[in-house]
Amino acid sequence: MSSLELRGVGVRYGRFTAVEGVDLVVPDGSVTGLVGGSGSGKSTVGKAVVGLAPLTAGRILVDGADQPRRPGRTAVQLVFQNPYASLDPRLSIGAAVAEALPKARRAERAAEVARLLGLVGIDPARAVQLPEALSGGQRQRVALARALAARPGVLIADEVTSALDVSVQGAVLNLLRRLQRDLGFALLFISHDLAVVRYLCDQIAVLESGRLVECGPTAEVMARPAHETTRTLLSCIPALPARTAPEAT
Ligand SMILES: Nc1ncnc2c1ncn2[C@@H]1O[C@H](COP(=O)(O)OP(=O)(O)OP(=O)(O)O)[C@@H](O)[C@H]1O
Repeated sequence: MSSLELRGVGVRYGRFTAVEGVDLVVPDGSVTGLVGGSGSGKSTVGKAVVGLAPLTAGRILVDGADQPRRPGRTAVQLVFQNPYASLDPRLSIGAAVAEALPKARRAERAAEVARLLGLVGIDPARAVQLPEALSGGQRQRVALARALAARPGVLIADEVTSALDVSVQGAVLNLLRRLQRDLGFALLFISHDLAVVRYLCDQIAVLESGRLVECGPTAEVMARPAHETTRTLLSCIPALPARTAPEAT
C-alpha cells in the first residue's frame, strides 16, 4: 500500500509553535503509535498530514511524493476521536459512506456501501438509519467505513476509542487491528494510552511540547525507555498487562 514520511514538520498557530522539527516514517503496512501528554501536539501532527492544520515547515510525503495541501479524498484519511461530531446527524449512515466514495465508483455505490458497512461489522440493512439510531461504538465503525471508502494507503486514527464507553473500546481496537492487517494500510495511531499502543503498534513515537523525543520499535521503547517523558507515560500504566487484546465485546 503506502508509506508516510514526515520531514522536519512544523506547525505554528499565529506566534505559538505547536509542532517543530518532527521527522517520522510510518512504513508501508505497519502501525506507528504517536503518544504524548495532553497538548503535546499529537492531534496537530495528524491534522497537518491531512491538511487540516497549517504546515509551516517541512514536508509530508506519501510513497515519496508530497501530499496535496488540501483536505479531502487523498491517500491519507483521518478518523477523529468523536464519532458524534464527525457524522452529519441529518445524513443516513449509508449516505455518509457513499459521500466518501471516489466518483468513479458512484455507479456501484449501493453495493460498495454495503461492502464497507459489512467490513466494519454494521448490518448493511441499517444503511438507511440516521447516526442517532447507533451507539457510540457503532458510529465509530461507520466513521471508519467512511474513511476506508477512499481506499487510503495511510490511515490516521486520532484517539478513536477515547470518547467511547470502556465496554466497547476493545472491540473497536480489535476491528482497527484486523482492518489494518487485512487491508494493509499504514496506520498512525494517536493515543495517550501506552497500554493500547503496546497492543497495536510496531513502533512508538513520543511527542513532548511539539517535538519528537523518542522513536523506536515498540518492544524496545517499552523495555528501555530512553526519555523521561516516555518513562512518565509508562508509569501511568497501572500494571503492565501481557501483550493481549484489551477486553473485547
Ligand atoms: N487551532 C488552534 N489554534 C491555536 N492553538 C492550537 C490550535 N489547535 C491546537 N492548539 C494548541 O496546540 C497545542 C497542541 O495541541 P494538540 O491538540 O495537537 O495536542 P494533543 O497532544 O493532541 O492534546 P490532547 O491529547 O489533549 O488532545 C496545544 O497547546 C493546543 O492548545
